[in-house]
Amino acid sequence: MALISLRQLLDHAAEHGYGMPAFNANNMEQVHAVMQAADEVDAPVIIQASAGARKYAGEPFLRHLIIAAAEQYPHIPIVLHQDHGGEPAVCLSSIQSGFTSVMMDGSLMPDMKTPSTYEYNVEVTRQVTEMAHWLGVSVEGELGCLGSLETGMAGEEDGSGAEGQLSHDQLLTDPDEAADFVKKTGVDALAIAIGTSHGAYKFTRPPTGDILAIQRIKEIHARVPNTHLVMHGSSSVPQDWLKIINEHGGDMGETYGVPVEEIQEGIKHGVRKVNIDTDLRMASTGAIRRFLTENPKEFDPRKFLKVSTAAMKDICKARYEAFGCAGMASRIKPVGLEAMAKRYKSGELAPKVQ
Ligand SMILES: O=C(CO)COP(=O)(O)O
Ligand SMILES: O=C[C@H](O)COP(=O)(O)O
Ligand SMILES: [Zn+2]
Ligand SMILES: [Zn+2]
Repeated sequence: MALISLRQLLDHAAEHGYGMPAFNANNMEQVHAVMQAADEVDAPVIIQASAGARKYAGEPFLRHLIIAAAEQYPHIPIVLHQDHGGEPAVCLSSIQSGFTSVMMDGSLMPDMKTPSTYEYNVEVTRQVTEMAHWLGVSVEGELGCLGSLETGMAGEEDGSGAEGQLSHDQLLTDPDEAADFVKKTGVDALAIAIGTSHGAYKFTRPPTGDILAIQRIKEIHARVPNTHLVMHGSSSVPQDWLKIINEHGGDMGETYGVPVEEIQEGIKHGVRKVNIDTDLRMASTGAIRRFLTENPKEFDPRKFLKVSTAAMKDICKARYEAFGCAGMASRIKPVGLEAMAKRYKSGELAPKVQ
């Protein structure tokens, strides 16, 4: 099966009322985990790569890992999405590399630290969307800055995150502004800020409505009903893996993530893409720490990488099932990017704004 566009997959998700986890991948083990889980439950796949992933693996390696996944699992539709593009040039080079979807994150300046103006965000996102749609490639924009409603700070361990303290206005996407942004840019998907942040340290206590504004999703969805909402920073920070890491030489502090039930609530109200990176990092680290502690004589990396892959796979599978996309892969008939480009040109995919 060829790679498909994010727009095709999320339109299918909206039609059938499910959500899609989008897993970050940097190496073969992560791709294996995401694909093995999808294969077991017949789920479609979104694999996303950040600028950091490209730097880590190298562009050709990253590209060929996905080609390998598509070849080994010909029956699973795969979206190859670029996470947090800091400027239009990054998005265009990903498109050149074969990505079927890009995120233009204009909520921050190209340094990925300084919050931008609304006008700047509209302009760069509009430019990328116009060009990407000529090629049938999908675009995700971001409005509002990810960060904690408890502290006003963005996530710690992340390549993209605002520096300094953010105000409540910056931390919560405004529904009126979202409507205007979608109308002016034509994005297919919109990342919104509702109190989540990147990395493991999201909440100091299990989140309640004052620090995780799930209610906002309904208000935004009502204004832009055919634009797919995206939740970033949506790892659940599994407490069992946190414990295993700390019991085997790790030193992570007390912290809580986004509960799966809250994400399910979001999916009921227009969230279609849920970004998850930290959970796989934690499962991988915990599994490797435990394996090496319990098998001190072992020195074959395949042994500990195998348990790492299995641990990540379990999380992927649980998310596919919880978000309702299990069983959906075989129900998708791939539409090529050229056909998608024609659909954009005809206007049938234009955003509806209320
Ligand atoms: O949003 C993310 C990638 O864009 C990842 O979020 P987590 O750090 O919660 O996994
Ligand atoms: O949003 C960011 C993802 O968690 C990717 O992180 P990264 O930039 O370290 O690859
Ligand atoms: Zn990030
Ligand atoms: Zn993100």
